Amino acid sequence: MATLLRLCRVKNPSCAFTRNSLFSNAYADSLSSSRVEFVWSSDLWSVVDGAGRRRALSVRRTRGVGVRAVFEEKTAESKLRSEGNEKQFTSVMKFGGSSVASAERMREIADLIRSFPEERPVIVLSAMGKTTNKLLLAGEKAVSCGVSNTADIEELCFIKELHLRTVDELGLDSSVISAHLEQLDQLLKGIAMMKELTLRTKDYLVSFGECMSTRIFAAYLSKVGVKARQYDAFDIGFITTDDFTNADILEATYPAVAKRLNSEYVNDPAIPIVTGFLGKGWKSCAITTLGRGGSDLTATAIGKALGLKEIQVWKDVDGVLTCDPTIYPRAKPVPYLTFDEAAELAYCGAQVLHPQSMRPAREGDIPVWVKNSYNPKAPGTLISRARDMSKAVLTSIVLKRNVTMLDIVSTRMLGQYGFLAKVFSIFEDLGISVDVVATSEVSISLTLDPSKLWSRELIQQELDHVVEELEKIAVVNLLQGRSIISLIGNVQRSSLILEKAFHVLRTNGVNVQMISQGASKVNISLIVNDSEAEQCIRDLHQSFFESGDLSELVDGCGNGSASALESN
Ligand SMILES: Nc1ncnc2c1ncn2[C@@H]1O[C@H](COP(=O)(O)OP(=O)(O)O)[C@@H](O)[C@H]1O
Ligand SMILES: N[C@@H](CC(=O)OP(=O)(O)O)C(=O)O
Repeated sequence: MATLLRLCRVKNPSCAFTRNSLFSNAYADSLSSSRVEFVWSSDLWSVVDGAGRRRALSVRRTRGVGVRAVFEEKTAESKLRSEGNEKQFTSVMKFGGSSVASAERMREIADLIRSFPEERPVIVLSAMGKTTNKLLLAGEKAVSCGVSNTADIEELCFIKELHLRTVDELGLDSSVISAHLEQLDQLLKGIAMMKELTLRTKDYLVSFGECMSTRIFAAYLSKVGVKARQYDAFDIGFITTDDFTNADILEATYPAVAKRLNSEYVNDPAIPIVTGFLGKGWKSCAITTLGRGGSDLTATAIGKALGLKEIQVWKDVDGVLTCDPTIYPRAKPVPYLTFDEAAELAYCGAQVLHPQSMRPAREGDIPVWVKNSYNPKAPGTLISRARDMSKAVLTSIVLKRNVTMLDIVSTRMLGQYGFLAKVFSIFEDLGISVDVVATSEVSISLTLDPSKLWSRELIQQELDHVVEELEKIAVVNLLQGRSIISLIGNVQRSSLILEKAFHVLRTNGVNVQMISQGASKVNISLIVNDSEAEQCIRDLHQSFFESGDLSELVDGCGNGSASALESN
């Protein structure tokens, strides 16, 4: 039996809360779980049980979402469920767009899943190939093409043809996706009629990609004798903030998802095929997305929700590599990473993992394997809490292009306190995220992420406004067209890394314009001109991972994988 809990105002406990239906569901689903987070936008709230005892471990105000209450509630039911879970799912396997890009790829993925008969996985899929990009382009074209012309939008025709051909080649009935294709037609007409594409509509629009890929794949698995059940993440408890195109998963998601997947499996065992990337806004109840590449986060969230022993993300590369292979094809797989290193790598711009995806894995202490669906025999990368760092120097080099840099020099005299606080409060007020920072007593250099974690372009008008505000207290120099080169590794050896890096850069006549070593102890960032950055990456890679002087190649797990090591 679940314990009944109530969220109420601290100063007026008799005032029970009222919520919209989504919150109500989240609450109801959370009642018997072991860890629950409530979010409510009002003054001060508490979680109390029937006798009026306070049950929250912490209740605190959070920016943007109001009040957040976290508490532990161990009931017989939740214990039972987690015990039962061990017999249900063993792992989560996420396949990205490149892994499900065609009928042939879907067949191979089905074979791959069947090659692990001892596994009882939950499958997470992204949209087929480049479907998400094409849907966004179709939406943009619909804004200006006129209602009668939407059917001719090239990207829409491509998406329809791809999905119908895939269904046909897999021997399925087109009815598995026909309703979605019709709705997509209608939606594009609606966009054309309104002549606008809001962030909320964008999320609804791109959701068609994952909704269709999962339906096709679930139907195919069932056809080849593997019982599968399709789920839309927004219908099974993926509850998010209402930040369309870049939503955050809320804690209530975990118990809700676990309850839904477990209970249906117990009653009728079938492999769950879940849409990646999608959620449901807790206030709007509308479909949200978790930011580009968000299916990785869906997978790790399911891993945490179900307390699985392993999370697998299947890509088109042999794991996390020493640098982006599109910049330098001689990049090598990194055999081991910590959650911190992987998160830093993703934050710094490595496309291979979603920036938030390590959080649930770290919280649940669940190892994450990054594997290649085109080359399943390759060992891949194992990401876990800790690894042997005794010899590691550099792990990976990451590039983030098209960054804006600001040099801000105080107009006041030395020793003036509050300068940093004023500068950062301006960014906070304008809602702009700052990336890399270096300071002296009277000056600050910082970079602004152009995509603000992929959600919104930082447009010129906004930049002008930032500069205008900062110029009230400082002399400001705005420098565009810069790149951040992040050296991810063992910052305990920063002198060694810097000595080698600066040797390479000096030899190439590159002037580093700013340098920052984060508190995370896994990252050193260097700012250079965009035009020089790619060559720098190639030269740094050669020096750290391919030359025989200071570094040596090691075989971390008997596979020729790379890690730059300090020579003895
Ligand atoms: N350090 C890196 N290691 C591996 N891949 C990287 C790295 N940096 C960038 N990439 C790019 O990330 C791609 C894989 O990520 P992604 O496209 O999100 O895969 P999927 O869509 O299959 O999930 C690779 O094809 C590669 O081009
Ligand atoms: N389809 C979404 C979500 C995703 O995670 O895709 P992929 O796994 O292919 O990066 C996107 O393109 O952003």
